[in-house]
Amino acid sequence: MPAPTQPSEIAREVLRLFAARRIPPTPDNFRTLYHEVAGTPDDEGPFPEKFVKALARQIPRDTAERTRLARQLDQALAEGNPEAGNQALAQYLASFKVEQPQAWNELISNLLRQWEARQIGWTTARKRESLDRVFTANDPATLYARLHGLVRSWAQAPKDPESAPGRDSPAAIAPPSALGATTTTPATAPLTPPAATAPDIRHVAAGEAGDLLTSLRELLLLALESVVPALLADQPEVSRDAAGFARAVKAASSPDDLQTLAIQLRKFAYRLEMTAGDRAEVNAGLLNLLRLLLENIDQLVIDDLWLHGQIEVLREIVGKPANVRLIDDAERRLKEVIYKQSQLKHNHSEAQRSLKEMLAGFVDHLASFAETTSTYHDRIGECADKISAARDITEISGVLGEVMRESLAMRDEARRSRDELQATRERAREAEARMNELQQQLDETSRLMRHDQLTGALNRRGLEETFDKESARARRHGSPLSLALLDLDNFKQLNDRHGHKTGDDALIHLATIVRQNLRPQDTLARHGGEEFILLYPDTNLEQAQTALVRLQRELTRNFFLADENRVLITFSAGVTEWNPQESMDAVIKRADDAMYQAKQTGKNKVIANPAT
Ligand SMILES: Nc1nc2c(ncn2[C@@H]2O[C@H](COP(=O)(O)OP(=O)(O)OP(=O)(O)O)[C@@H](O)[C@H]2O)c(=O)[nH]1
Repeated sequence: MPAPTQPSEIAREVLRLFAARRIPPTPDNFRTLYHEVAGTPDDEGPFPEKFVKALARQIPRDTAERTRLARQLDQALAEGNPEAGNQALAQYLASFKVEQPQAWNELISNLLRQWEARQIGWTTARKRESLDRVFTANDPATLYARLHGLVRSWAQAPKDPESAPGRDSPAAIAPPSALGATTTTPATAPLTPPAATAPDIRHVAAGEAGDLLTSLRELLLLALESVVPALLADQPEVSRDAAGFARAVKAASSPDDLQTLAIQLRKFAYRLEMTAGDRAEVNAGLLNLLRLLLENIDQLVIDDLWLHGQIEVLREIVGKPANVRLIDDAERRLKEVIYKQSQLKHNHSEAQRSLKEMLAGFVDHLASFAETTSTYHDRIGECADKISAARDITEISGVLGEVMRESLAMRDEARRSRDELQATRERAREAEARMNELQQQLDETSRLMRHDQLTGALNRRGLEETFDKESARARRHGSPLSLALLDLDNFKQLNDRHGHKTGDDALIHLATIVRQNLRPQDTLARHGGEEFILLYPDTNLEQAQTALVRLQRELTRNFFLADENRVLITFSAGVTEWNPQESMDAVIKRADDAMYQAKQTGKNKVIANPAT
């Protein structure tokens, strides 16, 4: 075969060589191979801009992902940013990575492992249904690819140690399709229609091909008419096109019609993939903006511990993958931060204004007093001269009269000054009282906020709001909701031995460890003192108890440092499951009874108290 000469041919040959020689597709390797194929010298610097620019024009943009990465490369080159250019090129090349085919034995052992594991949204029934679909493949390569894809989607689903296998939670996220088609929707999209209306492919696979086509057509219509508009509500033209395709699918009656439609649908799927990619970029960009904003606020806040704590928690929240509950929490916390910021600013400028007024008054006063005093001294000096020069008593008595007048004026001035100083002091006292009052109002407002200032956990008010929401959700879905009450063991002793500040740090430590081990939908609230409440949605009593025991183990593993000494912190907990119609106080009371029992029977225990 003649050596390629066109840049695009060279680029394709290089990509072929990557696969053939099993060379990692990095920008450097690409460059070396490119020059090898082209027979040209590799004599440019560390970022061969000319070469990369020529390359960017030639590389294939045959999938949405590659088009996106190639666009990033174009942008980096246009901005003259070699670092971003290198990164985009590396990611682009990584899309050609040759994956070693997995051995069947490894795949089956993975399958068994993932079958046993519990993942959010993958009940045993759903897993079985997906497997049945995969088994409809009629050649080993397709079967391998589909099975591999299915096992990987199980492995990538968030793990849910709390949900019992087989429990079919209506709130669970439906699994992505395992039929081998390109999935263009985000992983969280509820693709599976309600069981009552979904065609059952298992039976279809065993039945007539015509039935299978009918079922597939129904599924396609469902995707075009319901799923696409629901996912892309902000893109009306895409929804319109989807509706048009749905009409064409209904009207298609011959294999030729279907073939034409299939080509158009493939293009449409590609467009959806691009839209989803753009949207993911916008989301990531917005999150970045929020991160920047938080850093900025943190630098503006000088000495308010509460604000620093809240901002830290917010950063933690936006650092995790987005989820509706977390975003809700972030929004509330941000509102609280903004409110408290504005209050503090108000207090600050009020204090500054009062202080300025008082200082200005004081300086004016000092100036006029000094002036009066010096005039008085001058006059008295003049009088003394007159007395020395007086020749008779009549002259002296005239001067004495003058001295008297001046002295009386001076006395009046001194009195006035004293009164004015007293009034200023009074005003200062009033300003101070007003500031104290404002501070009290601020404290009261903080109390009304949703988060505890020390630990960042929800406070009573926040817990009430969350409980109302979660219990309503549990009632709607018929799903379980568990509540636990935690109380640190021997906390008084810790305070007495190491001081109150260390006690506070221990509470912060506990809250941090708990937060690190909670699922995003779980809630931590401070119940006062050294007591905390945990709310576990979609979790039954047994599962909540297991989660608490795991938490105990984590706390034992992560020592608390008091004065640089490792201190083992433990807690006793009572846990119970919410009974629909029951108030929050009633369920807390039941958890409290169990916690009390844990304390009475040796502490460092979790006791479950089933609802009666
Ligand atoms: N440092 C600190 N101590 C607190 C706080 N709130 C409550 N406490 C203290 O927590 C201690 C609780 O003491 P106890 O109710 O006797 O409980 P305990 O020592 O943990 O004993 P058991 O619960 O039986 O294990 C008291 O000394 C309170 O003063 C707080 O916010 N910070």
